[in-house]
Amino acid sequence: MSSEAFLQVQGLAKAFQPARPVFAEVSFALAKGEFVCIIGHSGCGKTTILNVLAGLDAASGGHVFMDGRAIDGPGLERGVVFQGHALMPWLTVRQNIAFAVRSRWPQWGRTEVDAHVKKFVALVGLLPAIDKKPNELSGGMKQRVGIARAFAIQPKMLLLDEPFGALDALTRGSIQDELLAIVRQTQQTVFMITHDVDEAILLADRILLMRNGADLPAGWRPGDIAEVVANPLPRTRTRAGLHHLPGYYDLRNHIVDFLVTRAHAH
Ligand SMILES: Nc1ncnc2c1ncn2[C@@H]1O[C@H](COP(=O)(O)OP(=O)(O)OP(=O)(O)O)[C@@H](O)[C@H]1O
Repeated sequence: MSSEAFLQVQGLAKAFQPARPVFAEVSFALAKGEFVCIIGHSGCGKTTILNVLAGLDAASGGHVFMDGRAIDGPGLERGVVFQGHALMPWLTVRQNIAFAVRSRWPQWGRTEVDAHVKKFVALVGLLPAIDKKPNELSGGMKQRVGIARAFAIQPKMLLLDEPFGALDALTRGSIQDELLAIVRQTQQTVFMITHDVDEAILLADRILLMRNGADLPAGWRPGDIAEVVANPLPRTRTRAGLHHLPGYYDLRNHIVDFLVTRAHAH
């Protein structure tokens, strides 16, 4: 594994039942500024891996290092966005994000916090709604607030667990475009779970294909990363132009074939 890797995951394992680990021997690395998606069927352990990276869950085996230091708990150097937006319902957009910003920079004054909050609310196009509470916002807008909040603490790494899963296709598309623009602009390192093959092809530099654990005649085989696919499409790709690019269908078919024939034991 490269010594330059920003995130190093080595031999990670998780067992809720000792004899049947969900996954084992999971190793991968992310370079700084790299966008990596993980794809696999329900139950293979994607969220568990992300929770370990977030420091919200402990692995049963293996190690995770970020920037050379072992991850052993949650920290503001990692920003997490889940499918549910997890905003505080009694606070406005401005207050929700300010809360995170103040935890990150407790020494900042009110004006400094507010200017910072506004910058990130503007980035996701929500300035007109900055003083609204979550129940006055659509699902897509709430998800944008979650993204703005994660970016506002300027984490060293973003961890996204199907952040657009609950959105309609149109909203999802426009937020994907926004996310891509912000990530390109800020050179963020991102680890993202998705079930959507096109989303992975649009966003990711590399795609980890994860296999489910399986009961084989020889005994239990834990889940693992079966293959790492490098995205050969140019980084300037856009959602609208994706399917016109040479190589797009080969890549898409390869991932879909994996999900259909190899991700589950037969
Ligand atoms: N706290 C827990 N106790 C026992 N089993 C758990 C616990 N959390 C997760 N599991 C099991 O571990 C496996 C992996 O769960 P995980 O949520 O990581 O999968 P996933 O790949 O993210 O699935 P999905 O795509 O459906 O979100 C599942 O079989 C799940 O039932």
